[in-house]
Amino acid sequence: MARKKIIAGNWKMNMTPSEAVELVNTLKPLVANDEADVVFCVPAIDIIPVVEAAKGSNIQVGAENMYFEEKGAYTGEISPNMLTDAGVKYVILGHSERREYFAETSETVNKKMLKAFEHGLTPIMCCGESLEQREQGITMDWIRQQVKVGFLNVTAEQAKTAVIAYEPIWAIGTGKTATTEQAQEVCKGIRDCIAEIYDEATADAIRIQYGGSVNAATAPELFAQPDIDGGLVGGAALKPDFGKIVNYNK
Ligand SMILES: O=C(CO)COP(=O)(O)O
Repeated sequence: MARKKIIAGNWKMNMTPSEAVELVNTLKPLVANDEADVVFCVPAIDIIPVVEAAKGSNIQVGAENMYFEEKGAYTGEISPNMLTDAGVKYVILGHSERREYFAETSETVNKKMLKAFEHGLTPIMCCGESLEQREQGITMDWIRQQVKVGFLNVTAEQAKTAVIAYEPIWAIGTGKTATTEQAQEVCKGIRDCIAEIYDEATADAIRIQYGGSVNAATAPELFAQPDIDGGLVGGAALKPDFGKIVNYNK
């Protein structure tokens, strides 16, 4: 089955609302590509102006996080309903920065995954090893654990629509991209893990991205790999270069 590529920007904690609108206006003409889903995952406060600014373009909007309860006394959190009502389609869950700085665990990521599906949001679930884990030779054990816990009680039908982002922590924001072989090997390992949990049809349908210092120069080779269905892009998503990444195949 031919999987449609999905190329997403993760803006992280960058761009005020007015800067966000300016960036969308700059990127809008550059990111047109019918062959890929193009997603801008933006800070919560930028969502409404970005949805508005992206109207009439192929840009879909995602959030960078979400809480797993419906509503109530959870000061500072954002609910799934708030996201869908604002026009959000995707939500990044379990980014390594959230796991490291905000104590997210695979268990809380799993709760968020289930909530996201319940509300028709497509999760982009992040996983990835530290440099230490890679050197210890436990990369795949660690990632399989993250995937298995993250997908607990997720049905095959839901899993087919999900996105997994493989982001080696040592490659994030370091300018150190994983080699094409390393990225393909782990993305294939993740697909094999999905086949074990579910079946071949689910493994064949789920989209797996690579993330970690992706730029216009590295994107074409990475995205051409059989198990890499696009990218989750940090720093380079804030620049006109993102247009080149999205049009990696042109
Ligand atoms: O964390 C990332 C995307 O979620 C990757 O960030 P960089 O592309 O800046 O390395």
